[in-house]
Amino acid sequence: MMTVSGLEVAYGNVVGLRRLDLAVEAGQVQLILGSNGAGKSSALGAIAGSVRKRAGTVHLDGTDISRQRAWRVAQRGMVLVPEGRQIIGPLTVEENLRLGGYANRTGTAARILDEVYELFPILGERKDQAGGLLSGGQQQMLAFGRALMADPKVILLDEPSMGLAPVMVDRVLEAVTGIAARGIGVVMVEQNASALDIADEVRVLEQGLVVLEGTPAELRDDPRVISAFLGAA
Ligand SMILES: Nc1ncnc2c1ncn2[C@@H]1O[C@H](COP(=O)(O)OP(=O)(O)OP(=O)(O)O)[C@@H](O)[C@H]1O
Repeated sequence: MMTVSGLEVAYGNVVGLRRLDLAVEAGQVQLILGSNGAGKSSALGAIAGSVRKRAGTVHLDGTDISRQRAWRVAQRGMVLVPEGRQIIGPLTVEENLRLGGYANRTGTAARILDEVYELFPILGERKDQAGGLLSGGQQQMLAFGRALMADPKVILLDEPSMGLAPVMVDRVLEAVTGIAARGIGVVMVEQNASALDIADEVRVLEQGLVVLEGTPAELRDDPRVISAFLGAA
């Protein structure tokens, strides 16, 4: 459904990403694990059209969207949930959700709003409260809900577990599984190895380069993954 080939990002002389190849199908979770500065945000930004590509192409349902800007890419059905969630604090929960609906080109925003409240009941309970008053985990749900409002085919998630307590990380990962279960393709970048539990395929990124690739089961036992992400040698 969405394919990335030979994607590269550079900031002057600094290489952010080298030759990334990736494909995601409906209902799949593709995980990119990497530590700080590995190139995760560069990868997602370049896929979404908000970071300039030095090389490479991105196709969505067979259409080359490599040169389209982020807003247009969102309208075509690929939405980025940025690092740090980017909730508009003074706006209510529902207003934040409705902002996501501006990219909806399928006339489904009203129906999806109801579905988002079913998927994340806490958002319905707090729909008239300021988004900034939600906890970190709830704000992440709100960021997911806002992305869903566009009726996307693909969602790109930049470190959704960041800054959350372990119990909240589990809930956020469950929510990601729920998003994929709607038939949406998910590309998620993470530093948290718990994300292995819900992924279909994993790539490990180091200094902009994919150094390992496989299923979660294969990678969980790899010494390099264990030392870098599971905290033991
Ligand atoms: N705007 C920029 N200008 C210069 N260098 C940048 C810029 N953005 C990122 N970089 C560099 O590109 C490399 C990859 O950064 P990127 O933010 O993609 O990594 P990341 O894996 O998302 O890191 P983090 O987990 O800290 O967000 C790093 O070396 C970083 O310093």
